[in-house]
Amino acid sequence: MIYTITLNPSVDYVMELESFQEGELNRAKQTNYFPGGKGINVSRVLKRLGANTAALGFVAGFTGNFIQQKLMEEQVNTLLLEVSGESRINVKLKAGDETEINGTGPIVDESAISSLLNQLDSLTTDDFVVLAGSIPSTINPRIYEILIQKCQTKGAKVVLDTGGTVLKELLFYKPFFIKPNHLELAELFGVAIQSIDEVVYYAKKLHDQGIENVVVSMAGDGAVLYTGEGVYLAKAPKGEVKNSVGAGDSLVAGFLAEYVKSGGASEALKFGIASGSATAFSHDLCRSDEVLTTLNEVTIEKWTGKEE
Ligand SMILES: Nc1ncnc2c1ncn2[C@@H]1O[C@H](COP(=O)(O)OP(=O)(O)OP(=O)(O)O)[C@@H](O)[C@H]1O
Ligand SMILES: O=P(O)(O)OC[C@@]1(O)O[C@H](CO)[C@@H](O)[C@@H]1O
Repeated sequence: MIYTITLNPSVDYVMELESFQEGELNRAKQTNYFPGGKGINVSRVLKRLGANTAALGFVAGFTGNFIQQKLMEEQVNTLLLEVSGESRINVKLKAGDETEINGTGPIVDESAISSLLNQLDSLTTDDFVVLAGSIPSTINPRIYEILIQKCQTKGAKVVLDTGGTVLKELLFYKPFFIKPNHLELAELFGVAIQSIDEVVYYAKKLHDQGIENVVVSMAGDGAVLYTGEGVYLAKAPKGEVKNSVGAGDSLVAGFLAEYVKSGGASEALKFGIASGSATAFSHDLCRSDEVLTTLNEVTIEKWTGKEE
């Protein structure tokens, strides 16, 4: 089973506008609501790809009900815990550029945290746990560390998709799979990264620390995978980008869906890129038919130090 943990799920309110004028009344030409939050997105895509998944985390109030209802309609297993307050609304403005305004979220108390930890009692060595997304300010900032320790005690594999100091501190735990984007990778090492060679150089440093699968995503340029199997560069297909929100989460989901089937990291990367790009090319997260079509357009090569 692939569990996802989203500490601060959201309703993603996507507003499409012809143009956006700051300080003026703007009118949207189209609006949409989606259940959101990084782990929730990973579970939604995993479900669409036919993988076994359950979404864990905290929801609250009418927005929390919306999230639960939408996940139920999509038959995504949920073990979401209810807390008081309201789940956040994250506004995604699409007017040429994409601008995001993410809300705050409800207060999560200690008893809710204990309940989440109790849910992890049943983990086994066959399970994966995806920790993705920001930690709300009301939760102990060491929560990911506590969750990772619990998962690893049970022998479950930890997948971590977060950035900043949180990622830096958690490398010590050698997660099974991490997916920083190239900017997060650069921030991690306090450098500017300008070439694929540099991406590979810093991904190797992470792999050498004991992280089995390091995927560095590079938006329209695809991703690099540094793994025991080798180093791979996957090129993303070209297409009209309709929505890049959740593209990274889709990459994580696609990678895991394929990895649990075949155990091959390079095949998993190819599937991950197809999923990320299929999401970028659609309004909502990718569907499995879109992923399969996109898969034919993903090229993957073993990295030898220069592009062939
Ligand atoms: N413009 C694009 N064209 C094609 N594919 C894209 C594009 N943007 C993203 N993707 C796909 O999605 C994957 C993940 O994108 P990205 O590197 O932007 O992740 P991210 O920064 O975690 O994204 P986000 O936080 O927006 O979900 C890429 O590796 C690629 O497969
Ligand atoms: O505020 P966080 O937890 O960093 O990110 C939350 C979020 O922006 O990430 C997802 C896309 O990756 C969206 O569904 C959601 O709104």
